[in-house]
Amino acid sequence: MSQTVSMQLTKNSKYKLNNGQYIPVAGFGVYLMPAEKTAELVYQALVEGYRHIDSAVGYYNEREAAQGVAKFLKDHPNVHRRDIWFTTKIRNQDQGYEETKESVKQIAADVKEYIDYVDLVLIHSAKTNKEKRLGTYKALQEFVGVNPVLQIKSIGVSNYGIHHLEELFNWDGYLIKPVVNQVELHPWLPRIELREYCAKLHILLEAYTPLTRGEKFTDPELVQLSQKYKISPADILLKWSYLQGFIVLAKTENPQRIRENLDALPDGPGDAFENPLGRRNSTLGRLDLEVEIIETLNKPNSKEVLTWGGVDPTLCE
Ligand SMILES: NC(=O)C1=CN([C@@H]2O[C@H](COP(=O)(O)OP(=O)(O)OC[C@H]3O[C@@H](n4cnc5c(N)ncnc54)[C@H](OP(=O)(O)O)[C@@H]3O)[C@@H](O)[C@H]2O)C=CC1
Ligand SMILES: O=C1Nc2ccccc2C1=O
Repeated sequence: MSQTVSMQLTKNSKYKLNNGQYIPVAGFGVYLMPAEKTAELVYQALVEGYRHIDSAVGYYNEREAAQGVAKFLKDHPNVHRRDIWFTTKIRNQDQGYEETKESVKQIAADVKEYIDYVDLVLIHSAKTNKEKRLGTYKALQEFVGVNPVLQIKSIGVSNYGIHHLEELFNWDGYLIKPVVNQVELHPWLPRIELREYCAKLHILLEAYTPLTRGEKFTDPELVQLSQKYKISPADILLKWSYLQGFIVLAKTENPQRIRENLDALPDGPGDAFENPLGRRNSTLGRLDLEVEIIETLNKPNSKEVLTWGGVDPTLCE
C-alpha cells in the first residue's frame, strides 16, 4: 500500500481566525461568473454543502451571490445565516478613507436586504499606494462590530506582500489585525516566505486559483500522478491545497464540478444530515493524499503567477 499524508478535515471544517470567528475551509468563488447565473450557482453550491462564498465588488455579481444565499436560507430553515460565510472585497479604484466608506454603503445597498451583514471584507489588492491602502483600512476598521450602515464581522487583505503587512502594522492608526491574506497559491506558486510570516501572526492564507484555472491540468508530472493514482488533476490540486492548511477558494459554473470540487474533502459528522445523498467518500473525516504526489508537487522555489497578467501583485510597491 502506498504511504499517504493525512489530515483530519471535512466538508464542514472551519478554521478559527485570530478574532475568534470560524471560517469554513471550503470556499466557492464567483469571479467571472455571469451575473444572471450567479444566484442559481451559489444556491447549488450551498445545496452541495459549501458554506463559504467568495465575492467582490469588482466581480459585478455580488448582489446576485447574496440573493443565492438568501434563497437557500429561505428554502432550508435548518441552516442559519450564521452558518454561511460571505466575503467581499473593496476594489482598487474605491480605495481611500472616504471612497471606502462610500463603497461599503454601496455594498450595503446591494446585499444587506439579502444577507443582513458581511462576514469578511478584504482590500482586494495592494496595487494602489500607502495612503490609499491605510485610508481603506482605517475606514474598514470603523465598520467592524456594530455599524448602522453595514456590520462587517472581520476584515482582511488580499494580494498583500510582507512589506504591505508591515506597513499596516507600523501605522499609528492600526487597531485590528487582518484575519486573512487572500493570495494566489498552488504548487507552482507556493509562497513559502509569505506563509511563514503570516503563520507567525496567525493570519490565515486563503488560496485563490487553486485549480490553476485548469492551466496546469496538462502538466506532464500532474498527468502522470493523476494516471498512476487514478485521481483527477483537479482533485489532486484541491487536496494539495487543503493539506497545506489553506482556506481554498475554487470557482466553477458547472453543477457537476461544484459537487466534484467539494468532494475533494471527505464528509464529516453532520454532512449526511444536510445532504440526503449521504456519504460520497469512503473515508469519514480524513483527507488523504499519496506522499509521492506531495513530494512531486513540492516546488518551494517556483514563482509562476497565473493571474494579474502574470505579474505578482504582492510585489508591488
Ligand atoms: N483576490 C484576488 O485577487 C483573486 C481572487 N480569486 C478568487 O478565487 C476564486 C477561484 O479562483 P479562479 O481564478 O476562479 O480559478 P480556479 O483555480 O478556481 O479555476 C477556475 C477555472 O477552472 C475550471 N474548473 C473548476 N473546477 C474544475 C474541475 N473540477 N475540472 C476542470 N475544470 C474546472 C473552471 O471552469 P468552469 O467554470 O467551466 O468549471 C474555471 O475556468 C475566484 O472565483 C475568486 O473568488 C481569484 C483570483 C484572484
Ligand atoms: O478573482 C479575481 N481574478 C483576478 C484576475 C486578475 C485580477 C483580479 C482578479 C480577481 O479578483
